[in-house]
Amino acid sequence: MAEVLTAGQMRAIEQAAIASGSVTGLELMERAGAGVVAAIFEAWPQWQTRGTTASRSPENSGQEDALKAVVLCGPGNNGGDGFVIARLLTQSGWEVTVSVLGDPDRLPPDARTNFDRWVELGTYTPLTKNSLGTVETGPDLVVDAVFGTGLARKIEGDLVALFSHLTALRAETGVKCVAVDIPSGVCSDSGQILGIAPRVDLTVSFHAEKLGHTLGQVQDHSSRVVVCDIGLPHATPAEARTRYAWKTEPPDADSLRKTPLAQKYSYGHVLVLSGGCGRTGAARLAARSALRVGAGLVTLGVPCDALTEVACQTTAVMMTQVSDAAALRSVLEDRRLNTLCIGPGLGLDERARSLVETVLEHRRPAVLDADALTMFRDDPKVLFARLHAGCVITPHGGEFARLFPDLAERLMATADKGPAYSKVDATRSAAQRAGCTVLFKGADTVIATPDGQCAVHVAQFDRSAPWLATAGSGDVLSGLVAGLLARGMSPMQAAETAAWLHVQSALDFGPGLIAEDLPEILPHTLRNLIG
Ligand SMILES: NC(=O)C1=CN([C@@H]2O[C@H](COP(=O)(O)OP(=O)(O)OC[C@H]3O[C@@H](n4cnc5c(N)ncnc54)[C@H](OP(=O)(O)O)[C@@H]3O)[C@@H](O)[C@H]2O)[C@@H](O)CC1
Ligand SMILES: [K+]
Repeated sequence: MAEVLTAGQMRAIEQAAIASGSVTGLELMERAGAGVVAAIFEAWPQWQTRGTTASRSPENSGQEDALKAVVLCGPGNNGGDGFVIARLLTQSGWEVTVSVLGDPDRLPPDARTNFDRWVELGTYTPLTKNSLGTVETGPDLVVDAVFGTGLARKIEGDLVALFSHLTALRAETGVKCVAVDIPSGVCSDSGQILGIAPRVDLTVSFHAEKLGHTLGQVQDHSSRVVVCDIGLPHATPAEARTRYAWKTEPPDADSLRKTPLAQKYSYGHVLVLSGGCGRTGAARLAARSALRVGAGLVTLGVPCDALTEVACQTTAVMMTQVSDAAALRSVLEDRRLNTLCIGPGLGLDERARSLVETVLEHRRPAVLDADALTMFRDDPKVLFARLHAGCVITPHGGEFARLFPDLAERLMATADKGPAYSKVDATRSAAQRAGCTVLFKGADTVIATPDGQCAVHVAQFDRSAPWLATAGSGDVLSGLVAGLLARGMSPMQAAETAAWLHVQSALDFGPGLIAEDLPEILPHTLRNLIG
């Protein structure tokens, strides 16, 4: 399980290791700088051979120009990493130019030590908006070591021009840009851009990803993020679960397998409540997805006027008439209906409201989405009072804002101070308030439980699934969560597994995806996972 940290958590881990005497800050900085250089050579292996001292030996002199790097160093320890990188690149035969922001006499001790080591090897200039423009011939590499986890406020002044220049230079000349820890200007706790951040090819972070690498539009600022080990102890899975947020990983295949001797009731029975005539598609999508992900049985609860419409379009999914709350109570006398799914295409009328209230009265595992959330926009507290620990709510941004307007407002506000309020903060607060698991959808889906557990599912970089932004895709996700709850997963496990399968199915299908394709490609996705 890979923990994802805030700046404060990272600092605490470093401090604890230093306090234990197992490592010094200077050693950590050396490992960090060496890790960045190793990652650079791994990303661009052609530089490893060209950059060696051997290639600059007299026999080879004149054959190749030296590789050129510009290292932009900030006033803190991120800058300290930059001095290490400058030294190591120079020792590998690179021609390195260093620019320093602020007065070197005010650098923190470890950064100052590495500054002193650098000035034994090379020169430096004060960092200004022209720090890239003064480079006589174009560099091969620019290292952004201006700010890391200590970014405290908005980027202003000369740095705005410098970072714009860096992004433009990269686009124009193809110069490679590498960010140390995080592109300067990206808040490591929230992924928010405090003013401006340069666009880089590679980000090399240390020990573990920070939340800022997983939240927001991180791929707009960095083409790749790698994490380099600097010898700090990792959390056990139990510690990661209770102390930190973690990154959703592929589900355990065993959790999705079926056993040979089981029968259909071993895998639960989902009831999906549908809206009226002409609006049954969303519930049908959810129902089919619940069945595909392995619920033993799935029944659609349909009002009288929509019975024919649904009957014409379902086969394995069953159907029963649920015109009102009384009918629902009677259907729920069957205790084998162990999971309920309500909201997709449900409508906002009185029937819909009374069905949601009846679902929550019965306190069975339940997924609430779409209209089942929107109908409480004027009185979310009424919903929160009825939700229970067996529920999962799956809002998108708009639905989240209807239920939690104050949290959404904080989240949407333009941040000018770090660490900024994050989607993890908002989802954790929402889960506490709602008293149930909240799956807050997006390219960065955040899932939190009322007791503070929190997972981030990142659909960016190689898991970027833009075709998933299509009508009905959310209904499929609700059905997946419901099917997995019916199979006996906890709300958190069901939500995480569903989020992963949802994106993986979209990736397996590829371009042209529409929501109906998701349950149909799911067997392929499951086969790849289960074998
Ligand atoms: N600790 C360790 O052992 C290890 C740490 N490591 C490395 O250290 C990094 C964290 O170092 P850090 O805590 O010194 O913070 P960092 O990001 O350098 O910035 C702080 C400085 O920036 C300034 N400043 C902030 N925002 C600003 C703005 N908008 N505009 C202008 N100035 C601004 C701020 O000023 P202040 O707020 O104090 O006035 C302060 O001077 C981490 O990302 C990793 O790379 C690795 O070596 C592994 C071992
Ligand atoms: K940086």
